[in-house]
Amino acid sequence: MKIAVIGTGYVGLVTGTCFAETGNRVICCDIDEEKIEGLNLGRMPIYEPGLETLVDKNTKQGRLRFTTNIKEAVRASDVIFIAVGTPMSRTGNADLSFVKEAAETIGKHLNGYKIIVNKSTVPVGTGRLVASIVRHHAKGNVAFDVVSNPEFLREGEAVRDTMQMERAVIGTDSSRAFEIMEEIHRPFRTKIIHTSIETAEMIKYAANAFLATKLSFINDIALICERVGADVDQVSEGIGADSRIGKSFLQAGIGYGGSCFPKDTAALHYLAKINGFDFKMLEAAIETNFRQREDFVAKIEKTLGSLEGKVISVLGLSFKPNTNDVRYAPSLDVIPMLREKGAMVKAFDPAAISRAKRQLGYQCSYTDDIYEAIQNTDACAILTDWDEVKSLDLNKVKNLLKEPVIIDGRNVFDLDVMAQLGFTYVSIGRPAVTGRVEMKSSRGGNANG
Ligand SMILES: NC(=O)c1ccc[n+]([C@@H]2O[C@H](COP(=O)([O-])OP(=O)(O)OC[C@H]3O[C@@H](n4cnc5c(N)ncnc54)[C@H](O)[C@@H]3O)[C@@H](O)[C@H]2O)c1
Ligand SMILES: O=c1ccn([C@@H]2O[C@H](COP(=O)(O)OP(=O)(O)O[C@H]3O[C@H](CO)[C@@H](O)[C@H](O)[C@H]3O)[C@@H](O)[C@H]2O)c(=O)[nH]1
Repeated sequence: MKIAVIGTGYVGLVTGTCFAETGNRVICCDIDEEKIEGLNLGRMPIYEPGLETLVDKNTKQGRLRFTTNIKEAVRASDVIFIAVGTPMSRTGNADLSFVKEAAETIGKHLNGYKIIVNKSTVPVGTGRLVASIVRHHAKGNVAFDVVSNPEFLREGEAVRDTMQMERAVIGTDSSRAFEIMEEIHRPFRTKIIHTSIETAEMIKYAANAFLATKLSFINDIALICERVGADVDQVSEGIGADSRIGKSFLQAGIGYGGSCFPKDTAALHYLAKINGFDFKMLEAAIETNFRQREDFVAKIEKTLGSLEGKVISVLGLSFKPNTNDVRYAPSLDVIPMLREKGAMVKAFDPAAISRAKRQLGYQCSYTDDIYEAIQNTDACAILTDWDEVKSLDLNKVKNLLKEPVIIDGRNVFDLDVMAQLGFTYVSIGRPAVTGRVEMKSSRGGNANG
């Protein structure tokens, strides 16, 4: 199959590359000249395990290429995937300007029957909108079909999530388009769910909103655990063993971030509102998520006392490990809050420094050496559970910190180990470990709960 992918970001680059890997001829295009130039020189624009090898292999074997010439890509392809960004607008709704622009470009260059597949996450009704834009710009009565094929990959696991996808949702009322989409997905040997365009669009939002709500639920349980002396990690294990609940997405922490959950929950909430439905449960999940950030900073303040003049090492800037993506990352909320309270911040991240710098600027210093970040700080705040954090030499950490204090937003360490080592260790939804050291706190109190 000849495939064009419009938008060579996380989704476009990964899906385009995986479609090439399964034997299709794929042209990935983008308006970002620097990105395309870099890819043509073998430079990856994103940090994604396993991707570089696949890109290298498929470009060398001639199945994958990169261009800014979208016109040529459209004309040369049978199936065109739209994988452009749909960021959050000021109202909370998805900003569809990139999707509309892509649809217009496709329409202008339509030169025969094509299947136009929307992979971007979009509000219900966008598939029909894309069809009308393409029709408006197409010359003559050229035929085409529009399909909604939402993407479920996770950053950091994107190649595996695509090559071993759990399901493919194909929303279309055209049997011709459905058969071709089925053919493209055959090598992935996955469950195909055939729906209308509207249902496919809703499946994507419902999936992300459900997962975000599950996280906010366990984060609320975590705060109750702190108040009643229970351990949320054990609660997660206990409830997750019930297959009706499932054990995934029950890791309590500092709250979700990333390019998807925050914007997709906001967009679904907006969609409900403009359709006359007050989606209270989702609104509460969104509020809980931000409260987790505030509560984390409150924990640091409660442990250290006034943060004025204190130096905090922040471990992790990306929204989760194995990605350099900082979109809606906890670090972007927490670091400004710490600064507001007068603290200085030394930030560590193995991959996301340059992206974080664009958002945070001079609000903190940056290093990719974790021990350098920790050295001579008053406390360590864990925001991302990178392997470098999980494998820290805790004896060394203890010696480097002014006082052995760790506030952990990801529940990385074992409570007994931290107690034995003499740390003051405050995590999420677990009993606080109070170290042997005298805290230099003005307000006193070493722990939460
Ligand atoms: N990132 C994820 O993990 C993920 C997973 C599932 C779904 N999604 C959804 O997929 C979509 C894309 O997300 P992403 O993270 O890949 O975005 P991204 O920002 O990483 O990439 C989007 C790319 O589209 C390009 N672009 C914008 N307008 C264009 C145009 N008119 N023509 C050609 N290229 C254009 C941009 O330059 C950019 O490179 C979004 O709707 C997102 O919600 C993302
Ligand atoms: O038990 C958990 C699981 C996740 N998270 C946090 O939740 C956020 C999202 O994590 P994850 O889902 O792994 O990352 P994304 O790459 O944002 O993927 C989500 O968003 C994508 C974009 O829509 C979807 O395609 C994926 O299916 C969906 O999982 C991150 O901040 C994680 O730290 C937790 O705090 N606890």
